[in-house]
Amino acid sequence: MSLALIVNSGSSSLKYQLIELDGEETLASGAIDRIGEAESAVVHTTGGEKHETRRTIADHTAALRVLTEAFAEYGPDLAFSPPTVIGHRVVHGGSLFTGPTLVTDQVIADIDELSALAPLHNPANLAGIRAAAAIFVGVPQVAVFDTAFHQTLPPEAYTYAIDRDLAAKHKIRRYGFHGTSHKFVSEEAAKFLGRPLESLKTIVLHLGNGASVAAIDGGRSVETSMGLTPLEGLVMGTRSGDLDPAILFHLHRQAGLGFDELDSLLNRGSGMLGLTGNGDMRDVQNLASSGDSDAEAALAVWRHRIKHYIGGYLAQLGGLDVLVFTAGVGENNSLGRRRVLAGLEFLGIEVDNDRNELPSREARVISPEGARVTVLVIPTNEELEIARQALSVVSA
Ligand SMILES: Nc1ncnc2c1ncn2[C@@H]1O[C@H](COP(=O)(O)OP(=O)(O)O)[C@@H](O)[C@H]1O
Ligand SMILES: CC(=O)OP(=O)(O)O
Ligand SMILES: [Mg+2]
Repeated sequence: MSLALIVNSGSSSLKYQLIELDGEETLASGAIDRIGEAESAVVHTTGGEKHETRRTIADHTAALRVLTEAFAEYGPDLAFSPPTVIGHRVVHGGSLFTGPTLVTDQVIADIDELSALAPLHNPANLAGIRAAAAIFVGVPQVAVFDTAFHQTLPPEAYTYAIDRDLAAKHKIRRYGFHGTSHKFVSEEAAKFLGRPLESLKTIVLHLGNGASVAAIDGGRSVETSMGLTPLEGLVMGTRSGDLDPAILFHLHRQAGLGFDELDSLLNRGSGMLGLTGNGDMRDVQNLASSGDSDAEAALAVWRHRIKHYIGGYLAQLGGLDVLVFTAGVGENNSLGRRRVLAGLEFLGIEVDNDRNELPSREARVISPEGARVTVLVIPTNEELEIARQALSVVSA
């Protein structure tokens, strides 16, 4: 039996799955939130049972230890059947990493160097890798990069119009993120429809806490909304997405904000949180439904930005076969889906209200029969995609 332990370290959380690779069956999954705060919830699910505990977890090294304790206590017993491979989500791989990579000391050093481009994410990913190496001695570890799938972007899509020598020196270009999800979901869409991936023009809307859009032509990413860092593009939970860069100069000069404050403002204090005081889409949606006009106005900004990208990517792709909603908001917020696509009927993009409202965790079509563009909801599974890619490295 081949087992993959998948570790997805976020800036303040750690999600994991133990996957049996032959049947692609999840044997256990878990999540540890609020790392570094006073109290974390540790949820470990196995055999249909959910075990929840609360404790203080200082950092990702401690979180990895808690993960092994959860397996020891609730199973499956990793001491008895250790993982064959450990797969890690790594957010920023720069231009260095175009595919899944066996972790070596050099790879660790390279990920470390890329931390400057993803300060919220890469240090957490590295802490997970180091802690796993110390606990699971001798088990091969594979890094799977969010940026890798977008390395196919053409130069006109990844180039920022700034001084080219300065850009080259500091590696400034669009990298794009959530690539593991965009790849998984676009491939699932083709499988679900029984059509060859090579023939499809697809737009994927990954709408989670972080959110991004990708235009995928025949299975290759050709454009995406996140840039040098995961800050650009859509309005997110706490991130602003696109803005005029001159806003930064203005706030620096007029409001006296320093660069660290501006960084924190745009990454942690903007988006839905900045607009409504609440960064969680469920809360914003509930506020809007109860008549809160700020929440309703913020949702209008959120939808407006998504529409802007759908239109742009339709033009870049020169047509569209499939549009997919995925991730926490995309999979669960039926009202948001309907309102994002309202008014796009003239492009052949339509939503069938009954199909859209059907509560389901499965991949499904939400456009009406015979619509020119097939609109889908497909649950993402970054962990399964990481497991597949990790296996491809160790069995090569
Ligand atoms: N039923 C729902 N309606 C609206 N938003 C939802 C629903 N369920 C989850 N979400 C939202 O999904 C977001 C989290 O998405 P997720 O993909 O898990 O994010 P991440 O992986 O970036 O942490 C949160 O904003 C949460 O409120
Ligand atoms: C890259 C990124 O934004 O990731 P997340 O959505 O997990 O924050
Ligand atoms: Mg996510």
